[in-house]
Formats: sequence, structure tokens, C-alpha cells
Amino acid sequence: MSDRTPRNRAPQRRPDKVRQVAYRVIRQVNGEDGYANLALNKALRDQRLSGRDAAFCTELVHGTLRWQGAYDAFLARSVSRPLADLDPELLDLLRLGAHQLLRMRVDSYAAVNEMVTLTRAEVGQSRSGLVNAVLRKISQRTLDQWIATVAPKPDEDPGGYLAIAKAHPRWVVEAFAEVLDAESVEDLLDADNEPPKVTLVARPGLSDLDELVEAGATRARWSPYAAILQGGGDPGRIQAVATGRAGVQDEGSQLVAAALASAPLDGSDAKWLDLCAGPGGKSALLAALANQREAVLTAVEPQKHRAELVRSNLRAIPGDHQVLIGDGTKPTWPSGWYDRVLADVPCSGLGALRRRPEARWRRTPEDVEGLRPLQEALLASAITSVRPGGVVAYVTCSPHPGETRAVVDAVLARRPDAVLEDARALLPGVPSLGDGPDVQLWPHVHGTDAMYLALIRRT
Ligand SMILES: C[S@@+](CC[C@H](N)C(=O)[O-])C[C@H]1O[C@@H](n2cnc3c(N)ncnc32)[C@H](O)[C@@H]1O
Repeated sequence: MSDRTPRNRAPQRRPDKVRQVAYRVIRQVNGEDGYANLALNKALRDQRLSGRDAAFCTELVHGTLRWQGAYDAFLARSVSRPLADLDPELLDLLRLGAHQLLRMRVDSYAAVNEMVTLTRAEVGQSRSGLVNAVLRKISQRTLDQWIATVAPKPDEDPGGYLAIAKAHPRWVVEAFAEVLDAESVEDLLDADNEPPKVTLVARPGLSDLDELVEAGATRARWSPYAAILQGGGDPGRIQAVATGRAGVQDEGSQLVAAALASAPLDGSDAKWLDLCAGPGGKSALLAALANQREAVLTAVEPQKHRAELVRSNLRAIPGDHQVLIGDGTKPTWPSGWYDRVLADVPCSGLGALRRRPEARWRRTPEDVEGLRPLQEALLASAITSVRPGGVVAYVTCSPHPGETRAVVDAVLARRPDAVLEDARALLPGVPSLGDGPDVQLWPHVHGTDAMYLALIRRT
């Protein structure tokens, strides 16, 4: 009689909790269209992971999601059937294993064993053999060796090479190459693969940099309102942030909002409009600046829950600022009503890829095309909303030329009553702003999101 009865079978190892949490977050992102940051924060809270465990879990989730396009190319060489035929759960387990083997300093033996144990627990014993075999193959080469094996030669197909070597979709690499030289494209892709530092904004008139520095942050380089929380950590522990006198805001976002506020203006300067306001980071900075000049900000946002976020961002700012739930392309105010208008239009977000690890794999060239009519309509509406002599800032968090210059050029071609002005002088001290008249900020140059700004004056 066999002695492999349930009673005397060796007890199965439990999966490592941190890897299990990371795997489940990745499944929420890839399987249910979740957002990595939201899903991860919730999981860390629910599972009470903190300190080193939270940092390890974050690297597992963010790193796997960022690099998954490259890992898929390596896995495709290591699995005997097409990846598309694998269960999505299995594919995510393999990606998570590949990340530990190729980009983390996890010992190969431990990484494979832990992933086999996790596979058993999550999808069953029958799949653990495949995970073991495939991850052993992955562990036989370093990341550089895998890139050399799988990617096209850089001189023959630079876009194809970078797509694998820097883990970005080819169309994104090619869009960046339209506006940057080859070396800069590579630097940008590297910058996209590093998590950004937490940047705070001291809302003028309510807080200042001294207060943030006292709370442990260090002054940032360009924005007079920006400070960086070097070690990361929860910004909410800082009193000024908890009370809304300061906030969390990328330095590039601060610079473009401040640029609109500082554009020279003759005559009235009392009415400011934020045409696409949710969630309200720029609204809060603009409202604080407006308040110092006795101007008032109106913020427009069509989505109710995002309008609510704008309200909450404006709560601490003194003044009669207003939030309207509405469509910015269908103004309910008279033409020429405002003195300054921000059109921070919905865009592909290709300028903020370092913030959202999964975003690069979700976007498509069709998204960029699809957003174009709305972007043009919003810019046209912004120009109509501003008085003669007033200024509009057209802003995107994308450097894709189809969302930046192409939109501005198309709208201005139809608007003889508007001219493009040089925006560079409105970002004093900020280097490498390009040939103008518009401004493009870059993660690899400025350490900001890739914010685009065009300043337009109604004549
Ligand atoms: C890039 S985000 C704005 C970010 C915001 N300025 C900030 O700093 O927090 C674009 C916003 O435009 C909103 N939006 C979409 N369609 C719109 C429309 N037709 N009119 C006005 N806003 C719109 C989106 O809901 C989104 O909240």
C-alpha cells in the first residue's frame, strides 16, 4: 500500500504573502482593467504591509507591469505555445517571476521556488511544472543577454530595439522619436522606467517652502512653490498637506499653471477659467494665485466625481471660486467673459508614464486620434471664452505631436482672432525649453512630467 496518504504527505509550503499580494494586484490591473496605484495602495492597507514588505511589494507590482512587454518577448521564446494561448493568470505569474529574475536582486533559486509555490496556491498543482520549467529557462540569461537575443539590432531597427530594451510599445517610442533626437529618446524611456519623486506644492498665500522644508521636504529646482519629499512616505502626515494649504503636484504641472498666471495682461484681470479642471491640482494653484490678486477662478469639469475632487482641492483656498459641472465645449458663459483661461485637455497621458506603470500598454495610437476632435473643440472654446487681449494656456500631459502642436496649429488656422506667443519667458530659470514659441518639459531633462504648454492670446 502506498504511504502517500493525505495524512503523511509532506505539508505544502504556504506562498510568500508579499508575492501573493503583488500577484493579485497585477491580476486586478491586467485582468480587470484596474489602476496599479489604487489597487496596490488598497492591498497594502488591507494586508497591513508596511516598511520593507510594502517596498518589495511595490517593486514587484510596478516593475512587473512596466516591463511586461519586454518580458513577454522573452517568455515567447521560452514557452512552446503562443503566449496568447496561456491562461492570463499563468502569464502574469511568469511575468512576475521574470521580473524577480531579471531586474531584482532575488536569488534565482528562491525566485523560481517561490513562484512555483505561488502557482500551486493560485492556479493549482498542474501548472506549477510549466512555471518551474519556463522560469528556469528565463534564469539562464541576464536581462542584457535576453535583449541581445530577442530584440532587433539597434542600427537596423532602432524603434524595435528600444521597444524591447526599454519596455515601451513601439508606437510610443516612434512618437517620442518624432520630437527628440535618438539619445534623448533613450534617456526619456529610461526616465519613464523610474518612479517619480513625490513633489509637493506650497499653495501661495496659504503655505510656503519654509514650512515644507521644516516638515522634511527639500526645495525643488524650478517652481517657486515646489518641494520634494526625498524619502517618499505619506505626504498626508505633513500638516500643510493634510489641511489643503499644500498639496501633491508634479513640478511641471505647477510651472504651466504658474506660467498662465504670470502672462502679461493689459486691463482687467479679475476672472480666470479652468476649462478642464478635474481633479483640480492646477485649479488649486490657480485659485491661490488668483486670490492674491483679488481675481476669482471658475473651474469646469463634466464628471461629477471629478468635480467633487476639484471642490475638495479648492476647499482650503480663500475666495469666491466656483466649480461648474459641465461640458467645456458648450460654454454657459458669454463669449469673451474671462481674462485668463487654462485648457488642460484630456490626453493620452504619455507624458506621465513614470507615474502609471500599466498605462503604456493600455494606450493605443487610436486613443491619440480619438482625442483630437475634443482637444481641438476645447481649445477653440477656450479662445472664445477669453476676452480680446486675454490669454489661453493650452496644456497637455503628453508630448505626442498629435496632441500638442498639431492641435494648436489646426485651431489657430481657423482662428484669425488668436495668436501664439512665446511661452518660454514665463518659466524663468528653467533651461532647455526648446526653440519655442511653445514649451515642452521632459522627465529626463527637467525631472517633471512631459507637460506641453502653448500660450495663445486673443487679438
Ligand atoms: C488632464 S485632465 C485635467 C487635469 C487638471 N487640470 C489638474 O491639474 O488636476 C482633463 C480633465 O478634462 C475633463 N474633461 C473631459 N471632457 C471634458 C469636456 N468636454 N469639458 C471639460 N472637461 C472635460 C476630464 O474629465 C479630466 O478631468
